[in-house]
Amino acid sequence: MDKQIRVAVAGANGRMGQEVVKMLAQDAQLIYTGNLDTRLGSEEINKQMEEMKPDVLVDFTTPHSVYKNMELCLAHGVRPVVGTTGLTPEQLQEMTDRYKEAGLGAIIAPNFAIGAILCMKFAAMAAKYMPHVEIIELHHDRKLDAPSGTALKTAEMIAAVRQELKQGHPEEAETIPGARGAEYEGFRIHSVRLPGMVAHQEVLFGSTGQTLSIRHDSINRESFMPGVNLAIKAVMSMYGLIYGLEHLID
Ligand SMILES: NC(=O)C1=CN([C@@H]2O[C@H](COP(=O)(O)OP(=O)(O)OC[C@H]3O[C@@H](n4cnc5c(N)ncnc54)[C@H](O)[C@@H]3O)[C@@H](O)[C@H]2O)C=CC1
Ligand SMILES: O=C(O)C1=N[C@H](C(=O)O)C[C@H](O)C1
Repeated sequence: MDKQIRVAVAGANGRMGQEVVKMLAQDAQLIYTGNLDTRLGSEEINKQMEEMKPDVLVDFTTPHSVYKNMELCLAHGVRPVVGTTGLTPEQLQEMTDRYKEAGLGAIIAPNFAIGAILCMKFAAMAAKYMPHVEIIELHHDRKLDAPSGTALKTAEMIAAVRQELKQGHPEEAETIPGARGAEYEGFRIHSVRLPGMVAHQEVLFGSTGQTLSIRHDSINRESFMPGVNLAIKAVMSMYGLIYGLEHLID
């Protein structure tokens, strides 16, 4: 067996955290060291770090906590695997620079499900040929951030290849503000929140006489676990930060 990896989880009692703890228990290479609660005072956090001695911190907390948790990892030389969404582009850039400087591995993945990664890649492929596009992301109604991290990453990948153009009628107007969704680089992102949903995304393209829909559905949170497992193992031999699981599987 490869060297064992000690893994702490921030947010272990949450929806994703509970699934991560189950996944860790099924892999003999991964040792679950406990729930790290970074809302505690710094003395208590240092004590927890001392006791757990994690190699990796898996973070599924809140958009509000994740920046501080990444700083904490830097201070303790712990490699973060971050699923929490909501870091701003400026915070992401800052962390990329700081982890590079520290030579410490780190992974931030807005989505760990392989189908979602493929959805993003296929959408980027299609956008090159069909630049009229809108993203609809649909999630459970306990989600804090909108649009989803996955939709933002998809939009970034589309924008990188898409010919810029103004979509819709030049004189279109919203009779109810927000009806056309959020604008990102000239195209729209729509966020749906409903009980009964987990995590879903549809990328719709339109062209003369034809449409194309690329859709991904996570029907449970187990769908993210092979990606989290892969990231924990990969981060151990990395230097610096990567943003997106696609960089690990290409
Ligand atoms: N990258 C991916 O594949 C996925 C990412 N997510 C993201 O993961 C995050 C968590 O999602 P859920 O598990 O659904 O949320 P949740 O609300 O069920 O769980 C969050 C947990 O974190 C705890 N928490 C909050 N601040 C903390 C801190 N500073 N230290 C330790 N624990 C803290 C809360 O008490 C709660 O138990 C969200 O940002 C969500 O968007 C969710 C699913 C997949
Ligand atoms: O909050 C969620 O549930 C999810 N969050 C991530 C996101 O914002 O994209 C990943 C997945 O969509 C589930």
